Amino acid sequence: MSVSQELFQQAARVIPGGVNSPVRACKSVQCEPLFIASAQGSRLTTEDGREMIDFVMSWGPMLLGHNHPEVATAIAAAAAKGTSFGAPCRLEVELAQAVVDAVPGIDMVRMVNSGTEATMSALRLARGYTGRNGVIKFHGGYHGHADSFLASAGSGVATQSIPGTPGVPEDVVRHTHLAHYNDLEAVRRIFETCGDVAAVIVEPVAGNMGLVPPAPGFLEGLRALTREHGALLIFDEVITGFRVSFGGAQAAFGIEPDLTCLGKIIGGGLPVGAYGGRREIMEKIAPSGTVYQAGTLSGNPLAMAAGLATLRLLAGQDYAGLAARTEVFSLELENILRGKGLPVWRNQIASLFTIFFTEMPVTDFPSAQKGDARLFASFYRQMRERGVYLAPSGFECAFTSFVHSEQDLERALDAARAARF
Ligand SMILES: Cc1ncc(COP(=O)(O)O)c(C=O)c1O
Ligand SMILES: N[C@H](C=O)CCC(=O)O
Repeated sequence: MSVSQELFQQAARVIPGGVNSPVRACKSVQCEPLFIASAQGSRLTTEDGREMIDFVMSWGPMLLGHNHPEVATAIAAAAAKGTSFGAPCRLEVELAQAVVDAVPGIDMVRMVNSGTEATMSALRLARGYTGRNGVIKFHGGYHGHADSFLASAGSGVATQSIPGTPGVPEDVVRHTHLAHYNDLEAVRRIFETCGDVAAVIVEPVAGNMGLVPPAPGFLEGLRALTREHGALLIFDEVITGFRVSFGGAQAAFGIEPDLTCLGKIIGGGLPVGAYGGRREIMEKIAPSGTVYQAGTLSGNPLAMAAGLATLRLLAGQDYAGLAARTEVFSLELENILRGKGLPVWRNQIASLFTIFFTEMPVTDFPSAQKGDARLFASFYRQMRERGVYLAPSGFECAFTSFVHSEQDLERALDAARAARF
């Protein structure tokens, strides 16, 4: 038995399902998780001492690679001064300023501890600001695990085909209206039939039904419709923030939302989320306003130091170069799989991509669900056997980073070349 298997058995006795977040369990690809002992750059080392090329990168945060020396030094320097104060500190002001400077739609920002907290708080703020209850979300969109968003959600909810979630009151989800991603008309119809919509929340580039780019005009249409109907537009940039471009998807597409949710990269690998937006809206949050939201560890100095070091390093990076490398790599991967007679559709933006095992264009959740789950599982397992670590679900994206070398990418392509179906 491998060390990972032993640890998983031990974990299953004390942690539900043996994992602290469901997708990690690798259930849908019919294998068990690998336990990771350490990570450096583009590589993970498992508890069994196997080195793997990582295309998950902690689900996005590690755009500079694992254990970047300057980020590690910043965390150590902060830790030497104390790990939590429960009081304001200089680093949180500096990170807030860096976020405000980089993200066009953010005049003010509040730090929290996860992406889930960011989206949950942004929705509460939108409700408090507009005096309405409804929220429009998209099938296959994932915004963390707060009650209002667990309707037709992507990521692990989609992977495990959980239809609705026990524990979420009907009374809560009745305020959640669903439309298909890229379907503006559906959003218009909801606005026409429901006068109570506080906000539309959207991943500006969907990343939790696999990667699905916005169709031309979709984000612009959402911006226009929300304005027309007095609702707020919330961009959930937990994945896309500081990844699709330094200023996020909103800078790349030139659309300013009213509120933006961030996470992952802004914590540099430590637990952080943030939500920000127009000053006039953000000032409604307590203590300047009356919409309550708080956190014992919010603005934690270690997390702020990691995030700040990460953003400072990212500011000088060649995003266009990484996008071009990711395009060439994912295209070659597509060609290799197609050459084996497999049905393949590839979506890619910046350093994000998904290979779907279907020939049909993937533009929304139903088309993503057409992907052949059996083929995906076989692909996943064969890549893993050959040292390539992918997300264990077809409803996730692959992440490249600034430290993936040509050699890493070539080794991953060789693994795909060797796969048999
Ligand atoms: C787009 C998006 N929003 C929100 C979340 C929730 O973030 P967290 O897992 O940090 O709670 C995630 C990831 O899980 C995400 O991908
Ligand atoms: N898709 C999720 C985040 O983006 C995966 C992370 C998780 O749920 O553990």
